[in-house]
Amino acid sequence: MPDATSVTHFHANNGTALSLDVERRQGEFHLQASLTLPGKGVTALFGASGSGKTSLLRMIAGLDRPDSGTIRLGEKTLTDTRRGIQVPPHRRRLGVVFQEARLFPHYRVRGNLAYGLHPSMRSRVDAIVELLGIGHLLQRLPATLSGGEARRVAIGRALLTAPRLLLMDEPLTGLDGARKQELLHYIDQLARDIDIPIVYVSHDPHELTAIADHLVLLDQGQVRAEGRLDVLLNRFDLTEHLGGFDAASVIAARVEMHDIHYALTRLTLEDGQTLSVPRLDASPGQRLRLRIPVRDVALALTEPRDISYRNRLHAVIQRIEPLDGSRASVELGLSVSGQALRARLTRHALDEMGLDVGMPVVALIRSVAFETR
Ligand SMILES: Nc1ncnc2c1ncn2[C@@H]1O[C@H](COP(=O)(O)OP(=O)(O)OP(=O)(O)O)[C@@H](O)[C@H]1O
Repeated sequence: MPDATSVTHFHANNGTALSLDVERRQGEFHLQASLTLPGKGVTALFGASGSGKTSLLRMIAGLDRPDSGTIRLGEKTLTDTRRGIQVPPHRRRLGVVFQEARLFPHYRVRGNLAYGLHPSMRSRVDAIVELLGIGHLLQRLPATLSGGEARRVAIGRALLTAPRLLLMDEPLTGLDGARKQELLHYIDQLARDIDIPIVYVSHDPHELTAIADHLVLLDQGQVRAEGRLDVLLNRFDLTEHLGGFDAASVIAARVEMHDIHYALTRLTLEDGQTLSVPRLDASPGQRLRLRIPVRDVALALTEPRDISYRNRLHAVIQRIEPLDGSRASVELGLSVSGQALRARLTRHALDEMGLDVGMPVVALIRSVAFETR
């Protein structure tokens, strides 16, 4: 029986980038997008409700046709309106997972997984079942599954068709907090263990920081920005679109050790600085992604002694800009261990502390959320 790690080796997809240049009108709505998405990792299509995420996904999947344009996956042309090419959805070699699982109700989980099973994936079934944690569900009918379980089965079914790209349209919608977190964990694991790029539609900034490597920000049918997640999260002009008040930075760290006495886990950054967080279920050496809300970062000029914030990071101020729409606050871009961290202060505090670009400061961090990656 293959183990879960063997999943890593299937279906090498290196360099299979999706490129598209499409235009489509839907009533009053006009979508225009020109993009090349990376051939690996998770790309989030992100934007407010009605920005065109699902419309774009449907065109990639071949469920809708652009008024004009092209869509290519690697060397293969999926759509070319000028040449009259429109490969039908089932011949695109794409796996699609919708908001609802859409399993076949009369087939057991095993039957659902077998449906569309690609011969090249036969030897991989066990590994994918294990990766998604659905082994104990194989004899069950879809009606008896929880929402999260059903979606894991739907993801498994999509993967077993040997897709060259996996499309997910808000797969966490309607799940409660714990199940959302659980499914997010499985998807994250999947993204690391398989070599199939994922395009992930979401309007939730938390999902985005948890899972995406690359981001396409849609705004009223247009691509407002596109690039690496950490780079875009650090763009102040996009704050309004990327969480607003809930905007956050993402920082990479590694688990160093667990402190059993205080039930804490110690994490290290690249330059040796450390952070302590409530005990995590992660092994020493494991890499994590930390989500640090902008409003939870305070600054001091020196290490304060009489304050309860345990997490202090030495940083250097890289830029200071007014916060859009606020006369009272400013945004600061800091460099911490070669990574970007944002903070938000009142102008009053900025002036009183005499903060300026190039100055070293201590960033005091009130709360940190963790994503295992
Ligand atoms: N068949 C249609 N006819 C007319 N307008 C449509 C049609 N389908 C979608 N629209 C409009 O296109 C716009 C984009 O819709 P789309 O579903 O792509 O947005 P979205 O970003 O996925 O939103 P959400 O996050 O709410 O799912 C919306 O204004 C929607 O009302």
